[in-house]
Amino acid sequence: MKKVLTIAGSDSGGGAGIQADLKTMTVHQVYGAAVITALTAQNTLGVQAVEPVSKEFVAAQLDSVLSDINFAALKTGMLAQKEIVAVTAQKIAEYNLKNLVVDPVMVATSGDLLLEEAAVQSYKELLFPLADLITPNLMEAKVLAGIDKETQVEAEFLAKKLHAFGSKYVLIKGGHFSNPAQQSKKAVDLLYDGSNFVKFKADYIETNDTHGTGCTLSAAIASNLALAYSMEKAVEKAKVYLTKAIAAGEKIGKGNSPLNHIYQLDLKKESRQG
Ligand SMILES: Nc1ncnc2c1ncn2[C@@H]1O[C@H](COP(=O)(O)OP(=O)(O)O)[C@@H](O)[C@H]1O
Ligand SMILES: Cc1ncc(COP(=O)(O)O)c(N)n1
Repeated sequence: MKKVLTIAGSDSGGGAGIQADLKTMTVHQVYGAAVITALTAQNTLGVQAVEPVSKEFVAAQLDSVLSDINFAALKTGMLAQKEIVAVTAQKIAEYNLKNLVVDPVMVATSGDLLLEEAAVQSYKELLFPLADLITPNLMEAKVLAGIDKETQVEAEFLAKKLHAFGSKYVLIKGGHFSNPAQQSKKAVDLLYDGSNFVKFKADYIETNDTHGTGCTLSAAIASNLALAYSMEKAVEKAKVYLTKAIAAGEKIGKGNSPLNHIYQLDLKKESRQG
């Protein structure tokens, strides 16, 4: 079995962070391990508190798993602080890890801040040069490119700017656009490898129940890379997985419900009820 590592924060509500990553990996039939960078007291309504893990303890977890298990791919999610970004980059380089997907998590869907501002520079200098893929959403891409959040810019422009920080690929997520001819909205992600652009389009689902979409997408891409798919195929398959998991969502909690990973499993209906 292929092994995949997530280095990310814990979402006590189970919808995002390492919980979403491990569910996604399991459904992809890869073995998931998790190094926790921060605890969040979180539910579907928002993030009530954050407790970052010390950089020494993040390093200890990384040494434990990396000295023992051979990972075919890995992803980073919420890294919370610049010291955690730095130690993560240091260990990834030290152990010469391949197939790295960096999801530069800054803000939760609920609007709560998950990364200190001082860490943005560390991402660009230390982690992006090691990454096969970085997966910012539009807002994160603007922050990383040093562009005001209110400024309208093309995803292509952002992709080029971010590619200069040294990752092999950049995926700008979540440009939503309407196609007047078809009266349908599409959720579009743009992949750039330094010379070519590829667009991944899926139906935009009218819902606020999208807690964990970014985590799920990057975990699915890392799983697909571990399974030896090309980057393009890994993103394409991950997008299909994600869209189905949003569409199959059930109401969980009082706020923005998480995605449904279980529907993908071929289980008897009885075992899913209740
Ligand atoms: N309502 C939706 N319907 C379909 N796809 C969506 C929807 N919302 C987000 N996505 C997709 O989920 C992924 C994560 O995008 P986004 O929500 O922008 O990132 P993040 O979770 O990091 O903020 C992208 O592939 C995006 O196109
Ligand atoms: C621990 C943790 N990590 C990441 C996210 C972002 O999740 P989303 O995909 O909803 O933006 C989150 N809410 N909590």
